[in-house]
Amino acid sequence: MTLPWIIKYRPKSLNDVENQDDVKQELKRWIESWLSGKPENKALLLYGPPGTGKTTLAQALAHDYGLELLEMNASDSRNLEAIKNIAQRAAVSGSLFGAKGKLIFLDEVDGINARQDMGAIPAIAELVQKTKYPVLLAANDPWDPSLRELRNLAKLVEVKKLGKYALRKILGKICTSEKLQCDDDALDEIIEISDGDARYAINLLEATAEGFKKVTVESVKEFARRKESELDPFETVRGVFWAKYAWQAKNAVTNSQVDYDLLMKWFSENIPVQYDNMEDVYRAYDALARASIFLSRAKTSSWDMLSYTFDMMGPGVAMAEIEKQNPGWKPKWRKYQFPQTIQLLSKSKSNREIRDKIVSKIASKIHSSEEKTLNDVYPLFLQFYKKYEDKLSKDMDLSPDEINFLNEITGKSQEEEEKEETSYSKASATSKRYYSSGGRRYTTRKKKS
Ligand SMILES: Nc1ncnc2c1ncn2[C@@H]1O[C@H](COP(=O)(O)OP(=O)(O)OP(=O)(O)O)[C@@H](O)[C@H]1O
Repeated sequence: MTLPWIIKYRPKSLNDVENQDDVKQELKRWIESWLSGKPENKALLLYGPPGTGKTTLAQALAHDYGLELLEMNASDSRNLEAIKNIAQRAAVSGSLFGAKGKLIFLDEVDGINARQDMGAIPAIAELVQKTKYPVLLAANDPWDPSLRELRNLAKLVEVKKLGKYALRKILGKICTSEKLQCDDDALDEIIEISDGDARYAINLLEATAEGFKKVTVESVKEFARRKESELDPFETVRGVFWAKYAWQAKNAVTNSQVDYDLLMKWFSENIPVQYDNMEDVYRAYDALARASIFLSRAKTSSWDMLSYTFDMMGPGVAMAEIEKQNPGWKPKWRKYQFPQTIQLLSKSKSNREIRDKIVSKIASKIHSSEEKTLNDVYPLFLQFYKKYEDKLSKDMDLSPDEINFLNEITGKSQEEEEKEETSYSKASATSKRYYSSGGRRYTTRKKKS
């Protein structure tokens, strides 16, 4: 099995953890105070930006002192019972599975939804007060108001962003072990983009090495740019409207990671924004209507039809502008709009409440404010949702109402979904899987080829 590089190259011992010398010293002093029988503090709260080594430090500490690590993600509500259980048993020395020393590590304590997971913070607070084992907590944002009690109980230890030199060493070692040809300025570029986050840097290096074989500054830039733009409907729409040749328009839609139904809505909204001439508008809508027919045929009978959908949605819409045939044609800059149907749905009160619940779930997962999540992350989440509907519904623990709402705004009505289910299962049993979880049904759609 090939391991992702962030796991494969995760330091085993504190000696191999780059930077973070102060934190390492603090951790060693603290654990030695426990081993001497006079713990300085019951718990430490490691805090700092993502990918700076908090989990790595906890694992390396346990490794170096021969402790068994009891690691749990505190923000996952499924762990609530287990946390309560540990809180009770950790009060009694030796009661946690045998005699070997233990280190309890609770990650993402700032991701706990205080309203939804009532009892989680008090359970951790109780654990910290009564424990006979060292407790290490980790968070990105220790100033989250719900953590006030834990802040008073645990000693705060800051884990800073990784410096350029440290990131350089981490990436350099990987290049050597993987026998990769990595240009110096390519590594500088990765370090610049990663902004002190080792996880991001390693993932970007791995993805670029996979996609381009040789890691050059161009390939890094290209990979980072491609990833961003493939997820952005504005980019796809612009790519089509600004295409001078049919192949450019086709590339824009085939490379897009935005779901087809949703893309259809984006074009539908923006055709009259881009085209001034009514005849161009008419031709573009005609092409879009054909794309829609091919798409429903693709879903019901054969996915080969998808290629015609792309022809109509890409070149069909792009070439509707007759002026493009003039040699002096230049693309016109327009401010594209978010599809009205999505906006209208979000306007009604009950829908807004559901949307807010979803936003709050996302926010707690990514440790961000709800306002920032709504503005910056939620639009992207909608793109991902149709592609990874089953996984996201499960991971985010979405309710049936929330799933229905998302299906509606990402282009699927309940009726459509049911109709599709029948035809999907008739057309191809392998293109779709069903499975149930807690009375909920998730589906996986066939991916575009
Ligand atoms: N200081 C470091 N030295 C060497 N490698 C590191 C260091 N920090 C992080 N890494 C690498 O980055 C990966 C991700 O780090 P880790 O999971 O420890 O970050 P984290 O701070 O716990 O992130 P989050 O806050 O998102 O949970 C590790 O698996 C490891 O490969």
